[in-house]
Amino acid sequence: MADQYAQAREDNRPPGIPALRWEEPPEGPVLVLLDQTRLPAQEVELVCTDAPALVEAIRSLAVRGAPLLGIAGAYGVALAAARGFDVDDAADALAGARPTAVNLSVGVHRARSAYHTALAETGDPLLAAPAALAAARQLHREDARASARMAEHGLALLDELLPAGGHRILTHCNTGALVSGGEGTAFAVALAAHRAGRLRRLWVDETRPLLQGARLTAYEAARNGLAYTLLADNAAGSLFAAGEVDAVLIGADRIAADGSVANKVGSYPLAVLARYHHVPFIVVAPVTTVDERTPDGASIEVEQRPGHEVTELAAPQVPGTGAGGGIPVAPLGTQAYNPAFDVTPPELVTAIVTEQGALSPVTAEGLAELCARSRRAAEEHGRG
Ligand SMILES: CSC[C@H]1O[C@H](OP(=O)(O)O)[C@H](O)[C@@H]1O
Repeated sequence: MADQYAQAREDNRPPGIPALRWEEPPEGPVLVLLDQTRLPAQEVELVCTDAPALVEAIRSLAVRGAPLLGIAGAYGVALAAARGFDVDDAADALAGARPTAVNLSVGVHRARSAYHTALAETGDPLLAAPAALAAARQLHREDARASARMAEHGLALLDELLPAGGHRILTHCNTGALVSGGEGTAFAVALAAHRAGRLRRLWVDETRPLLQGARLTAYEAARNGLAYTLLADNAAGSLFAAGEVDAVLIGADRIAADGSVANKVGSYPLAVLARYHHVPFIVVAPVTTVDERTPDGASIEVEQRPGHEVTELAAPQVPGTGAGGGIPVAPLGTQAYNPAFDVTPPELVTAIVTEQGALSPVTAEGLAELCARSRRAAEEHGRG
């Protein structure tokens, strides 16, 4: 397989790669996804023509990451509407594809509501279909703008909290352009620091078991020319102990009303390490990730994923012999505990950075005000 970094450099392609795009070929509209399960070795596109195909892509993490799941879910509703499928069946299937990232159901709801409003006005499903697409496109644009604002607010916070000079940032999982309509959440802050000449090192947790850090964050860091170093998740503690981490930057999949943060499994131990070593633990997420209807961390449904993701290594180029198609690393029949996320309590979170600014300390009252501010801004821009 050609080295896609070398190819990208030869092609002088921009570092950002579209994680998804809507296209309207003669045979009908499609949603084109960059299959993230094949990265970094292969840049393969998936063409979805209906909601079931997109549901499978979401479940397999071919498309992933909270903000992008919301955008994909909205486009999935638009795809069903445009192709004359049952919109409510499609919306229900998409919203239920993965339970933890609240953005998915938010995005699906946005497009479904727009469709039904237009259907009530027109009485014709095909005349109502463009409204769902318009809602998906607006969410896509809003997320790109939110990503840029989070990068600004996040870098300003790092500069406020940390000594002048280069910042050494540790990040977990993947939070770049592959999870966003723009350049991402936490990774977008690291990218902004890099462009400002203030990123001394990006420590990249490999993020077992699906290796989003090794496969995706390293891929995005390489394409953007960041100074990055990959590490096994269990090596993070020794970096803190050596004083090599100035701040932790992570994303979020759902933030409860009390400020509890659900994020990729392995985030909570980093929060404990950061507190013990007096290192800022910063969550970067758009306001769409805050779920005021979920009161606290115990109320967040944490997705439990198949055991084979732990007992086997998945390498698409090397088909394995395991039941999950991977290369077994544990005895056949080994049971595995595989929660996709964990929950960090608000008292361990130094700040939550959103497009509306940084919230610190993290309190229920502060979050409520942040959400109210976001609603007011949306109303002022004509999206109530
Ligand atoms: C900022 S959204 C990215 C978020 O989503 C990841 O989960 P997954 O790879 O399972 O979609 C992880 O929690 C990231 O922080």
